[in-house]
Amino acid sequence: MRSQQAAIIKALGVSADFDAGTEIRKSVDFLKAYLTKYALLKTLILGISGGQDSTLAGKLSQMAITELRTETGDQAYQFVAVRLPYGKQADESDAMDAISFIQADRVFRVDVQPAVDAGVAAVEANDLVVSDFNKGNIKARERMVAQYTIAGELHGAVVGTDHAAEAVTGFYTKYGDGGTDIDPLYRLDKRQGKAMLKALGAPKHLYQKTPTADLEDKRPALPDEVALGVTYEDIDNYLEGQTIDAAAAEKIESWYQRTAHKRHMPITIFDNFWK
Ligand SMILES: NC(=O)c1ccc[n+]([C@@H]2O[C@H](COP(=O)([O-])OP(=O)(O)OC[C@H]3O[C@@H](n4cnc5c(N)ncnc54)[C@H](O)[C@@H]3O)[C@@H](O)[C@H]2O)c1
Ligand SMILES: Nc1ncnc2c1ncn2[C@@H]1O[C@H](COP(=O)(O)O)[C@@H](O)[C@H]1O
Ligand SMILES: O=P(O)(O)OP(=O)(O)O
Ligand SMILES: [Mg+2]
Repeated sequence: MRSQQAAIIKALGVSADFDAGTEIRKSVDFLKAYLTKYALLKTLILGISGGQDSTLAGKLSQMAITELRTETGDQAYQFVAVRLPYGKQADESDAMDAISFIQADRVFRVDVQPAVDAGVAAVEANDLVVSDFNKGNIKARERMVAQYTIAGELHGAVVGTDHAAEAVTGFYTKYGDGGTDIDPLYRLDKRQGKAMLKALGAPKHLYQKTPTADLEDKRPALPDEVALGVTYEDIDNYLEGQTIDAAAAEKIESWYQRTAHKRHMPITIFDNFWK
């Protein structure tokens, strides 16, 4: 194994020894234990995009909430699925299929386009052009704002979909989709998440779908693998301790180093990780 590989695997908590049923139970029990400990938290809030990760995190969240409701008799426990399109979303039907599969207690819809466009226009009034890429990150941050607004009203915690295959490359927007309260998929790679969805009986088209952040206007549905320059197959093999092509391994390690700041709270004088 490469020298950095073992350290990265350890830091992200990945295990190649995987059983879908065991991991489903582990995530559900983790969510339940947290909500039980913080009794004022009654709801879980999550944006459902129509992609693999939010379908899985949404299903696990709904399972946790349903079990808590049954076990405690407290009807305040609710899962809230949030649709957060930027205007009209091309794969809207996938998002609705995901919500049907999850059987979400409540469904909210917030169009982030007016807020994103107003934010861009307000900054551009200062004679600064906001790139399409940067505007993509604003979409992710407006989604975060909407979810925290809902959580603030419903005694909720915002669920995140970050997992090891995303965390290793820092492939999320800082304080956007990276800004969450509780991440039940953390430790899993992409194929492990797929196996869990399969075990849960999810519609095939949702876990076989090409992963995309779908943030840019000019490159809609850009596959993550194109944006990253490395495949999830390579990332998963790397995280499971296998030997992969050296160029792909170097790319993964380069992403990991460049995005170290995203895997920490704001840097203070006491932090040493960057030195
Ligand atoms: N495929 C798409 O449609 C699409 C579009 C936009 C973004 N993305 C993805 O979303 C992710 C977010 O992009 P990003 O990483 O450019 O934006 P980001 O906002 O998540 O992170 C960049 C910001 O982090 C801070 N930062 C950068 N280096 C730092 C350092 N060394 N120490 C402390 N703070 C630092 C700065 O504030 C910078 O603006 C990327 O993985 C990107 O590829 C995808
Ligand atoms: N269009 C969307 N609607 C609701 N929630 C969304 C949408 N796009 C993204 N999200 C949320 O953000 C995370 C991260 O998405 P990536 O595809 O990994 O960039 C996703 O799991 C949703 O919770
Ligand atoms: O986060 P999601 O649900 O959009 O999944 P993917 O990353 O596969 O697009
Ligand atoms: Mg996506």
